[in-house]
Amino acid sequence: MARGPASSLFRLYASKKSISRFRVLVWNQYLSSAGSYDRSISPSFPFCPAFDGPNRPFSTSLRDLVRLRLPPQSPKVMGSETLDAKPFSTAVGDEDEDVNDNSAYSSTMVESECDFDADAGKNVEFELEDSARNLSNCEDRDDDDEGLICDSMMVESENGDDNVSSVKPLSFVHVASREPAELYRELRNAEKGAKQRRSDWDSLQEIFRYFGNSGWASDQSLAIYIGRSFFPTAVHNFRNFFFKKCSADVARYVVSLGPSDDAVEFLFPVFVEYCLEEFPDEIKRFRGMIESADLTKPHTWFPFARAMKRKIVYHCGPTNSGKTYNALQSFMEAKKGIYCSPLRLLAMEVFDKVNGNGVYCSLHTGQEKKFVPFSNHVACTVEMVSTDELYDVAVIDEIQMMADPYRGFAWTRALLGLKADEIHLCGDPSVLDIVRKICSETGDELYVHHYERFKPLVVEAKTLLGDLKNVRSGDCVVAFSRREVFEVKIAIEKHTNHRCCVIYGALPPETRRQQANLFNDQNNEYDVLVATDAVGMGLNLNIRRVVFYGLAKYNGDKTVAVPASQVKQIAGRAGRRGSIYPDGLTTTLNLDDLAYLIECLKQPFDEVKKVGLFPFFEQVELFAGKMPNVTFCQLLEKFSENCRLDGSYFLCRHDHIKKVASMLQKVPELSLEDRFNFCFAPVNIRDPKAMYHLLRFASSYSQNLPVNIAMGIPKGSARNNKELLDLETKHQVLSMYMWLSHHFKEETFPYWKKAEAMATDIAELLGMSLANANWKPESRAAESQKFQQKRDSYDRPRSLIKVYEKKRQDRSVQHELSEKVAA
Ligand SMILES: Nc1ncnc2c1ncn2[C@@H]1O[C@H](COP(=O)(O)OP(=O)(O)OP(=O)(O)O)[C@@H](O)[C@H]1O
Repeated sequence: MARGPASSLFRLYASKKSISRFRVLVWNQYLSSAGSYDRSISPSFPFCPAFDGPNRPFSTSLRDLVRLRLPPQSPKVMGSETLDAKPFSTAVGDEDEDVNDNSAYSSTMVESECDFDADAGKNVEFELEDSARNLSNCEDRDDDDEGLICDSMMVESENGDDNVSSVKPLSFVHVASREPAELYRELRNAEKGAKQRRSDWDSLQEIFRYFGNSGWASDQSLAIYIGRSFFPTAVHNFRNFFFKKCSADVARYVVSLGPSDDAVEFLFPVFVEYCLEEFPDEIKRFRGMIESADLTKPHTWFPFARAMKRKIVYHCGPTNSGKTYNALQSFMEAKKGIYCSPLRLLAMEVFDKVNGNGVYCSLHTGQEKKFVPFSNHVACTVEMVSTDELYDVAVIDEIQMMADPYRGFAWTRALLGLKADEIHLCGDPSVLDIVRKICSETGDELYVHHYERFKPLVVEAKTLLGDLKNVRSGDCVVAFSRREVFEVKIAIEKHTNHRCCVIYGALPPETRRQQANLFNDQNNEYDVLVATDAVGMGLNLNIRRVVFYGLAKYNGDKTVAVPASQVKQIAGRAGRRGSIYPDGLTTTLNLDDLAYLIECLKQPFDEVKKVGLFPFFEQVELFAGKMPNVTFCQLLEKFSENCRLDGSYFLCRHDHIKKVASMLQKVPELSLEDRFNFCFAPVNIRDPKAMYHLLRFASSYSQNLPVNIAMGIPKGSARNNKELLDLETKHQVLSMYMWLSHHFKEETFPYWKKAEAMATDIAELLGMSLANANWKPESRAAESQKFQQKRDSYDRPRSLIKVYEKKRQDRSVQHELSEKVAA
């Protein structure tokens, strides 16, 4: 992968042998190519997440001569009229720069350009204030830091008149034009620093404080492996060193710059020299840590896949356009194939469908391994993909999920690592460009097939006019919370003759399928589906019309408008080729939401700039070797702080993993690998019961005891919301047990068969419970209270559009007013 100039800077800085000038040259090169700091560059240079400091380099090339002037406003240092300030570095590449642009300084600069000698600056005379200065009494100062400095540094009093020989005008090589390495050597070799006036001393204090707070300096320091946590200590020591050793001319120059970005830029290269010499161990340690957290060039992690010339076929289009159908044709025709699904449910669907077509196919998900004898095909969830096996054809469904903040890494891994001659990607166009980029890195051939919906999706402008009585047979009403799903179901069943099936995320795949089948079957009374966004993927449904109950959802923090891509995906479920409703319709419950729905459907797919990555266990293990004595949770935090990524990748969010990791701190006996695996177990971190069971499983495991399920199953279906929730939790715990049994040695989780049977029973009970569910989810007092609190802050926006329009109107009124005022 092409890396920006910043990363070459990184490499150069990494070597202590590189001489300062060379480094400065590279830096200048980087800047001249960038023009100025470009925030968009920073992602490719992970150590510089944002250049929020000075917008100049620390090194001055010829183009920067202008900036090396002594500030004319400075009363303390007055430069001679023909100030030939020279940079301390010469960037040959900058010779073409048009320095005459700056009229105020053009004449001096033209001259300095002609006379420029890289190795020596010109003498510059400065007039210094002529009053004699006295040493101040250090004991006057009550500040601790200052006291520390007073030990090593002479302070002149502003108005004192004795103790100090009067300072004579100095004639010196201009400080700004000196090589940082040379300047540093001079400071280091000085026996002691010059006496300073109190005001200068105060200014220097301020300047170093400014330096220590500079995000820019802290970011740049990472390039020499001075970590963010060590940076303040390094600055503190550097400051003490500077005060101890600094000569009068250097101090004056720094003071003349004041607490400013200019001062930071000037001091930074000297600071670099100081750090390289003073902190070799710290640098080595941090460097080792950084190198072990290197997630750059992920395509090189799969050398076998790289040795192949793979053909990538991108089936690109909206929902219900035949992408998966076509990819599956190639899959079934292959001698050996793998289908990678985003959901267990979809893997099961494909497993059934492919076997139904007479092609033996096994099923492999986190929770189950169904091996079909003689099968050369496998349908799996994307996390379970094997990058060791060789395949003729692989299908990766919903490829746009590469950009998913939590799970994206699984798709990225599958795309980069699959050893298949032909890989079919199915998805919307949002990741097409980034896939193209990845293919250019991997050397794979990319073919793109574009698709259109079989039948266009039609928006019904009438809406349901806010009344659920207008629901019709074949409708799928989409709400964005489990509570709303039940509210809608109860309302429809109470006020109409329709019966509702329900689908939401917490239901096991088996139950979702059972509900989908109930809905698809035309020979029963269940003709309406009420679902959350879980309906967007993986189910073959006969939906005539998708009705949005609302278009806002609570994201755990606040209520937000449902993103356009999600609205499109869900609305696209309406109408399906081969079903009884081939034409798709969509609308909203309330007229107010209609405009937002139309706006979403019209919006093109956003182009994804980055896709997810997450380290393998081996990478985390390597990193752990550099970070002894930290908890696993801290280890993950440190890893995400320090990992390096190329510009096309982001580190997937792992808050849920950290939450599990911090709970598992209670089980100290777990090895790092076991801990890592336990953290990936599918658990709802907001469900304390499920978390409790995970902790119990982990502690039994750590004691080498066979892990018990230790859970009973209710005899009948749920009679209220509490019992329904209990069934859902129980199924999740069993599913977790099954997952663990497939990820750890089988003998440690010996009851997986029992767990499987129990899970099947519970899924059935859940199906029966849902068929009869006519209770309000609010029946549980505590739950109702919780929801009430949420409700206060969570008012389902009846009209997002109205809100927008009102804002727009307000703005235009304001605009008119301001125009009137201006007139
Ligand atoms: N050539 C075809 N012949 C018969 N049926 C087809 C054909 N292409 C697609 N279908 C049917 O159309 C429906 C939608 O196709 P498919 O699932 O491949 O669409 P998709 O673009 O992958 O949509 P989604 O992303 O929603 O899965 C399926 O039921 C599929 O069986």
